[in-house]
Amino acid sequence: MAAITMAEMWTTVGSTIASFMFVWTIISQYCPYEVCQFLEKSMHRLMSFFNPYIHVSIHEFMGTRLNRSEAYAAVEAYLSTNSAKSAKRLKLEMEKDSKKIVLTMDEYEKVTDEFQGAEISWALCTKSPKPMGNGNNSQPERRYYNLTFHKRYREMIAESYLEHVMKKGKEIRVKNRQRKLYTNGARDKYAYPRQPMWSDVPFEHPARFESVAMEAEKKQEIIEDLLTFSQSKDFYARIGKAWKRGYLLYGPPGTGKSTMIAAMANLLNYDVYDLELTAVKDNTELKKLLIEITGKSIIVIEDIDCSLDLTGHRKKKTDKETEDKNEEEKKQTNLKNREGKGFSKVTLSGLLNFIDGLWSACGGERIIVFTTNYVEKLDPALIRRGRMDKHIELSYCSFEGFKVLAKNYLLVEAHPLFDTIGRLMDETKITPADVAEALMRKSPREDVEKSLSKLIQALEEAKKEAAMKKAEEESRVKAPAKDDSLLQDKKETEEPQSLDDGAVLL
Ligand SMILES: Nc1ncnc2c1ncn2[C@@H]1O[C@H](COP(=O)(O)OP(=O)(O)OP(=O)(O)O)[C@@H](O)[C@H]1O
Ligand SMILES: [Mg+2]
Repeated sequence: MAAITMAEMWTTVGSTIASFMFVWTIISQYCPYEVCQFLEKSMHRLMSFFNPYIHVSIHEFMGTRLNRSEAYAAVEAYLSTNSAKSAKRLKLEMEKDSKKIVLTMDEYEKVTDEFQGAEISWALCTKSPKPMGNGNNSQPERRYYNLTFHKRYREMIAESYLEHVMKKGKEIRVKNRQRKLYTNGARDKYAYPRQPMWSDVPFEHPARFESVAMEAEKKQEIIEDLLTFSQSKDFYARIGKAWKRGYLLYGPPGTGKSTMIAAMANLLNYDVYDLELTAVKDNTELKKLLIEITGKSIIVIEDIDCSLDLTGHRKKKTDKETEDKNEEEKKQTNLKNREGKGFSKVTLSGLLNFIDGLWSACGGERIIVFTTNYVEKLDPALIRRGRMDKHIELSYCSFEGFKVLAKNYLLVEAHPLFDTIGRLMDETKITPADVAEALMRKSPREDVEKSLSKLIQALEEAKKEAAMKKAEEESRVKAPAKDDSLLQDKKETEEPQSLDDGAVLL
């Protein structure tokens, strides 16, 4: 009896809904758009009077269809993890600039979320656009997320849940995005329509800190410094400092400066802006470039010592020789600039402003990296703490560094030849680039022993070369000394003569 009653009840409910839908379809087909809207709104008002649930909608586009709402994108990313688990109809999407495919819930699907004991439900809805005057309705439907929760959670949702969704969603988006390597050197300034200040390619450098050859302690210190910086938004705001940090990487060629920049970008998930200073016309253009740099980025100026003549005006001219040398260097730099992308008028003060002037605070979360082979050539103002906060020296390969490379290249952590290599490394200098080259397999048949022997050979050659250089240097130093002693002998033989002369005179 009860079962029949239930069946009857469901039939009644079903037929009521069906007739309501039928009436609504008739109304929406024959009534003018404005009347439908009015009826819909009135129905909403009536229902919300009895309904204890609150609805929040987040639209995909606000106003124009040009800019997708950041909030909508964040919700979409946030829900992608949830929807993949619980929604039954999913959509596979690959956003522009995203390196991953994302599964999001399809239209009219619902997923639930839980936060601080509250049950929250999300649905993806669509809305037909207002028809055009001529009855033509070519505009696509507008999508929006509908968030529903009980009114007793109103405060908690407004104060913490929405912030949590935005934060997590943005984090997922940052993680999924295709990072970019930007350059200002490839722009055709005379092209029409005007090209953007920066051109980009996907950033796909595979360098990681684990594969950088350097002392473990030093490496750990750099990693911690970078991670602390990236998590210190509130700290920088509290101390009233722009959220940026400067790193100066210096050392001989082939010691891993560029590799480290790539490892930094991969660790922090940042974009890289490779700034070619010689291609920047003047300080104004430098400022324009700065404005277009987004947050979460590393701005790199490689070989800063030979980018521009940034030191010339400040150096004291001590003697004729240094003056001539400076002049020669200046000429070389100017020549390079002209040969390159035009004669740059960027000045030292322009660059200092770029690093920490008022404009440098736009965007936030930026790291500026300078690299150089000759740190002593740089103007002290350019690299003082506060501008270049951390100075990192990348030097010749240590035995510890070699072990990192051996583990990477040959997958070995110990070998009888390691002792010989360690001894030779104490006796001579070799760059990590040279070690890496020696350890590189030249054929699939090459085994560990052969690669290590190649390295021993390279080390012995480097040792021999260093000894020859030293001997040459010593003979050069000795030669003038020998000349001096000859002069001295001559003087000594001449002096008694003058004395004699004097004696004669007296
Ligand atoms: N510390 C290192 N750890 C791991 N690999 C390294 C290291 N240094 C150099 N290498 C290897 O040597 C190659 C050249 O290194 P990199 O370009 O980073 O040197 P650099 O210091 O930037 O040189 P330059 O001053 O000439 O620009 C890299 O591709 C990498 O394979
Ligand atoms: Mg380099």
